[in-house]
Order: sequence, then C-alpha cells, then structure tokens
Amino acid sequence: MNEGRADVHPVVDIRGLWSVFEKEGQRNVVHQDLSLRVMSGELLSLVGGSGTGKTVLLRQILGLEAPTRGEIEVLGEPAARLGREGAASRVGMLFQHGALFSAFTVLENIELPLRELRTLPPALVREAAMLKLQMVGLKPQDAAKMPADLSGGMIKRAALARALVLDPPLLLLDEPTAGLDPDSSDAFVALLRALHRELGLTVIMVTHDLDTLFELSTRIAVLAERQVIVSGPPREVVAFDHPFVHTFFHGERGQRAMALLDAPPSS
Ligand SMILES: Nc1ncnc2c1ncn2[C@@H]1O[C@H](COP(=O)(O)OP(=O)(O)OP(=O)(O)O)[C@@H](O)[C@H]1O
Repeated sequence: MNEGRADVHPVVDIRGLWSVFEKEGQRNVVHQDLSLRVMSGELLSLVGGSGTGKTVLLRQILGLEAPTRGEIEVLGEPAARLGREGAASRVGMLFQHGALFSAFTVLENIELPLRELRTLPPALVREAAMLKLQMVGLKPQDAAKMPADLSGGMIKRAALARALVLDPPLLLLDEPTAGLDPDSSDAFVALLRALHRELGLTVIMVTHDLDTLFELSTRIAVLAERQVIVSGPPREVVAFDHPFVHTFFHGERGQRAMALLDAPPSS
C-alpha cells in the first residue's frame, strides 16, 4: 500500500520485537526480532500456527502487555502509553470471547467506554451509542435487550458497536467470526467490509477462517519461526513457498476458500 511513501506514517510500527516468557524454568521465545508496519486504511490479517504469538501481538499493540524488547508504536506513540485511559478512542478491540457485561443492556454495554470518559452528558452518551447500535445493523428495539437474549451474531455486533463508540481509527479483531453459523458469519464479514471502507478504518485481524481471510484482507502477514515470514496481498502470500503456507492455504478448505480470490467481491 503506502508503505514506500516517506510522508505517510504507519498506524502501527513494530520494530525489533522480542517476546520471551519464562515458565517453570523454561524459556519460550515467541517473537524474535519481529518487525511489521501497518499503514492507514489497510486490513491486515495475521495468520500463523497455534502458539505463534498472534494474540500476544494484539495485546501488545493494545498496550495491555509490554514486549521483552523492541518498539511498538501506535499512531506515533509507544503502545504502552496508550494505557487504559482514553485508549478506546485510539484503538478499538473486538475480543474473541469479548462477551458483553451480562448485567447490562445492549445499549448500556455500548455506552460504557463513553461513560468512562466522563466528558459527555448522559443524553449525548445515549445518542452516540444509539447511532453506533444502528451502524452495526442492530435495531433500536434491541437497545433494551439483555445479552442473554441475543444471538451470537447480535452479540458480535453489539461488541463491535462498543469497540467503535469512540471512533477509534484502529480496530483490532480477534477471530471475529469464530462461533458464528455460516449465514451469521457471512453477514458479519459483509458488515466489517462495509465499515472498513466507509469509516476509513485501519484493521488488524487474527483469523483461522479462510473465507473471512480472503473476503476481507488487503494484506496477510504470516507468523512462523518467531517472525513475520511473509507479508503481502493474499495472492502473493498463498504462492509463498513455506510448509505452514502449504498446509494452511492449500488443503481442501484452502482450495475452496481461494475461489473467493477469483470471484468478484460481494458487497
Ligand atoms: N502471560 C503469558 N505467560 C507465559 N506464556 C505466555 C503468556 N502469554 C502467552 N504465552 C505463550 O505465548 C505463546 C503464544 O501465545 P498466543 O496466545 O499469542 O498464540 P496464538 O498465536 O494466538 O495461538 P492460537 O492460534 O492457538 O490462539 C504460547 O506458547 C503461550 O503459551
């Protein structure tokens, strides 16, 4: 994308990242001198085998976890400085099991980040949350529902509305379609694609789902051997010669999903 242009700052800039965990005397090096830049407007998907540190990377970008060594800058600032205060206005996160608070209504859940800011009067908080609720395809009458009364797809939508309520320019998605039935998954993917386009969001997504991956990604980065072994447009990445890439993309499921690359984009 814009990676070559000197006048465009990356939204996320990871340089020389090491993530090392010690457990029962064992050293587990998860990332070793990993570097990755994500430019404005990209929808970058992170793929990699189990334990390659995709979730750890998302948590580090959010500032929830500090790297052992190296730099992570988000929107020009060290990720650690995002802290918890005000972080939601810069980075939105949709957790895989990012359940809603079960004791709050849908609207109260969406309002939460705005209420924590304590800058807007309740009526405006409500109005802003209602706008986001409708933006993700929920209906005004869903606002008063409790999470237990929602389908899986509706829960994802409400959690997405909450992640976007402060209009962050960067959105992180951890397995956004996991646990959804095929129809709900397709509908959620279509919503994500529309929001990415219409809001001009930069998105970093972790997914194992090949349909989601090919439907949405402008770029795919593959984590293996503690680093990003290849990153590029989907077609380039699937042609990369590496055992993980072969297994992941060229199995039977991969062949079916790859037909999406040849199909015109659905809207
Ligand atoms: N706080 C922690 N303490 C010790 N080890 C950790 C910690 N967090 C993560 N790890 C280890 O780091 C490695 C990477 O974990 P991570 O959850 O990021 O993998 P992943 O790529 O998201 O895997 P999956 O695809 O299975 O979700 C794992 O070996 C995990 O055990």
